[in-house]
Amino acid sequence: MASNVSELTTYLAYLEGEWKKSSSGETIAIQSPYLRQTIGYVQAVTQEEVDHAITEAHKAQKRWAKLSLSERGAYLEKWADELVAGSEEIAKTIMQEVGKGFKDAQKEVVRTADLIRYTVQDALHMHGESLKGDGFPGGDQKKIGIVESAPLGVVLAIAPFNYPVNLAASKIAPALMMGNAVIFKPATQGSISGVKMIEALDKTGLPKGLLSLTTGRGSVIGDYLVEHKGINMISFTGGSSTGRHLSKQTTMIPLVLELGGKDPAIVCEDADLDVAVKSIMNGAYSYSGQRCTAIKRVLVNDKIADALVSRLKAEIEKLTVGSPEKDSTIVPLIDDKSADFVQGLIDDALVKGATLVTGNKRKENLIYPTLLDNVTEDMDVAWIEPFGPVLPVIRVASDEEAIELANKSEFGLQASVFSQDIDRALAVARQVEAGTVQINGRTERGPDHFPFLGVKSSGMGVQGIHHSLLSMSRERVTVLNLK
Ligand SMILES: NC(=O)c1ccc[n+]([C@@H]2O[C@H](COP(=O)([O-])OP(=O)(O)OC[C@H]3O[C@@H](n4cnc5c(N)ncnc54)[C@H](O)[C@@H]3O)[C@@H](O)[C@H]2O)c1
Repeated sequence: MASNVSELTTYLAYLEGEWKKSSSGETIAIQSPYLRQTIGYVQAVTQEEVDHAITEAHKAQKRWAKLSLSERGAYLEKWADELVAGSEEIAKTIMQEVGKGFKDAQKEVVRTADLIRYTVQDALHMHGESLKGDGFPGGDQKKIGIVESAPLGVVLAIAPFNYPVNLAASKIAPALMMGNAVIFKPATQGSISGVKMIEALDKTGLPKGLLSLTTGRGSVIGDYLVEHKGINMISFTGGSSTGRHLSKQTTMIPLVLELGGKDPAIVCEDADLDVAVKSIMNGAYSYSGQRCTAIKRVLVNDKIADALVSRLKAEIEKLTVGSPEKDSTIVPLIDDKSADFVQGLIDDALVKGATLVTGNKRKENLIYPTLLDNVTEDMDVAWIEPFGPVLPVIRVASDEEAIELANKSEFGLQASVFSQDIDRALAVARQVEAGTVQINGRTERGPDHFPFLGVKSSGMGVQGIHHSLLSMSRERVTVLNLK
């Protein structure tokens, strides 16, 4: 999958169902992390264009909500088909724009089509309920409550760079299915992928105005969108500091936040090391660790720590390092700033006495896979999310110490527990403060119909197909008072 970026395209914004140049006359250059050059330009949308898009979205939403679930679902099914048909081109864009291996990028597109189809089916099978008035002391049989779901209005979907298609569609599809309109704000690096996925949606003949794609400078439209009175719900995935900022900017609207993590792998002394090593390797290093649910620290029992570390070292040294075009596991990080940040965490740990097992090599924004042993609590890498291929190993004396360290983190997205004693694993899992704990497996978001949530600084609210549908709708209660 070789790249040819000799012809640079200026992509248009999708505003009120039309592909348009922004009146700002400005564009934003999109840099490829591994080609280290501009691969295209996107529109810098203005605040006035945001206002107009939101006004039109409200009008379109009222008409859209009147369509039947099956009618709405038909558009989304067609979107899934278009994504699969265009998967090669979209995957190539993801690869170039965010530096993800081509095969993984293509998997992301196909997984997204599956997610959209499942979203349609789940919504079709959601039922309301009726309540009997006499179910409460003194209640009247003639009172019957009908509980249905109703849309919220205009949903603002904000996606991060690392899964630019999947984490956008996992907001857009449930929002549309429940009868909402959508304003979609992609990450800057991720905007061209966003354009491509919305081109696929546009091909379905989606009613004009129902969805607008607002690419632009965070400083000009970020807060403006978030604080806009016309936005009725925000679904955000991104970093914890951005998420915290958003939660301060908004008032009285539902907010779902999926944020950063510092997922621990707790390796008990009776763990099956084959399983633990395989899971930690996949969990920590795929896409250079640029995954919210990457394993970001290992808490291993002293008794097996030497064995685990030497096996991890052997596996790390087999990892492919280089270009996403060659499907390397380790690829250049999203930008130089991110690589500097990861390097800073490695340097801090080494100065404070961590043992370098392997790695700590760098070429521009390509950081080689790094394993640090004997990491202690005074080191930043013990607590901070690197979003890069560096894994700290912290040795512990007991399960209790592992649980204490796991819970000392400000984050609580996922965790893994490795033990061959299921009672022990379950006992540990139930004490870890995280949205999801994986027993004898790697931390990961999928399958997409499982609830997905972070606690503490890792998020607010729940995603996963069914829960996303619920979060993008509200109850509408109608009470029949019979004669
Ligand atoms: N929990 C999850 O589901 C999940 C999934 C993927 C990524 N993440 C997290 O995302 C982070 C990496 O992604 P990123 O670097 O794109 O995150 P980021 O927080 O920098 O950006 C996320 C999105 O927010 C937008 N944004 C930034 N400032 C804004 C503002 N003031 N108003 C409105 N929008 C604004 C960005 O343009 C982007 O679209 C990591 O911390 C990772 O753990 C979490």
